[in-house]
Amino acid sequence: MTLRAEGVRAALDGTEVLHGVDCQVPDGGWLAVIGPNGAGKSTLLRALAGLLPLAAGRIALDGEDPARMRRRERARRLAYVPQAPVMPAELTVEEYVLLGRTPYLGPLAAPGASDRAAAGEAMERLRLTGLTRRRLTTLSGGERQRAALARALAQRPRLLLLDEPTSALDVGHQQQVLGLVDELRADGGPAVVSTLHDLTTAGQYADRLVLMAAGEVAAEGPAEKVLTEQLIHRVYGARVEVARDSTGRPVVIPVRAP
Ligand SMILES: Nc1ncnc2c1ncn2[C@@H]1O[C@H](COP(=O)(O)OP(=O)(O)OP(=O)(O)O)[C@@H](O)[C@H]1O
Repeated sequence: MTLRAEGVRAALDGTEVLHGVDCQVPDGGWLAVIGPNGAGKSTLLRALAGLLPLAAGRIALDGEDPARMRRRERARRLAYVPQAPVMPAELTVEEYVLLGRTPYLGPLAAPGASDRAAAGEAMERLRLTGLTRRRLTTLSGGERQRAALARALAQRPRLLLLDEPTSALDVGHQQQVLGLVDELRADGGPAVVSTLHDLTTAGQYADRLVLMAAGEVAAEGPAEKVLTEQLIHRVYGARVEVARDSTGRPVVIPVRAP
């Protein structure tokens, strides 16, 4: 699966928010969308998911515009996990994760053995097996976030669009979830586009970064090129030092003004 967006312009309630954004993700790639609050990251993700009409430009998923796909067809190709997914309160974790199989079910058909297996595998990968019968309302924020991701994985998409997938997770679960996503995509699983606020994390998991500012792309490329003190200062107005971890990847350290 390859994703290509060119010259994407989009408005929300009449206000243009994306002013001509280009980005692409090759088969098996991971693109992290970073940028300050309000830069347009979530809006770009929704556009890539085919959920937002474009004022100009084009988005192609293996050559096809996701906005023109039938819902069911789109849900077989891509899974989109918004920052705050709507979760029907009365459902158990297992019932909710099984909803990820809906695009594969015939009309009125109940999930079959292969659907249960896909949902079971996704719950296992996200370490939710002890929670399968719990109602969604009883979950902690982080457990809910993992349930949303499990539902997306049960969909077996070719493209995974994740809006701040680890915002509610502690550092251990962050590494576990991002490591899992990375394993899946390296293993012939979905290509990934994720927004991430944590710049170090973005650079450690994604192979390319797109830095957005005020609805435009301010920089694009591998972490070493995008995560520089000058760029981060210019775009975020933040003082940072960029160090290297033992593998040579950039580590962004916010520093207090003297
Ligand atoms: N309905 C709307 N009408 C006009 N402007 C909107 C509307 N919804 C959002 N916006 C604006 O669009 C811009 C982009 O919002 P978006 O949610 O894509 O930003 P973001 O980069 O994901 O931000 P954050 O990091 O805070 O989540 C923001 O300035 C926001 O205020």
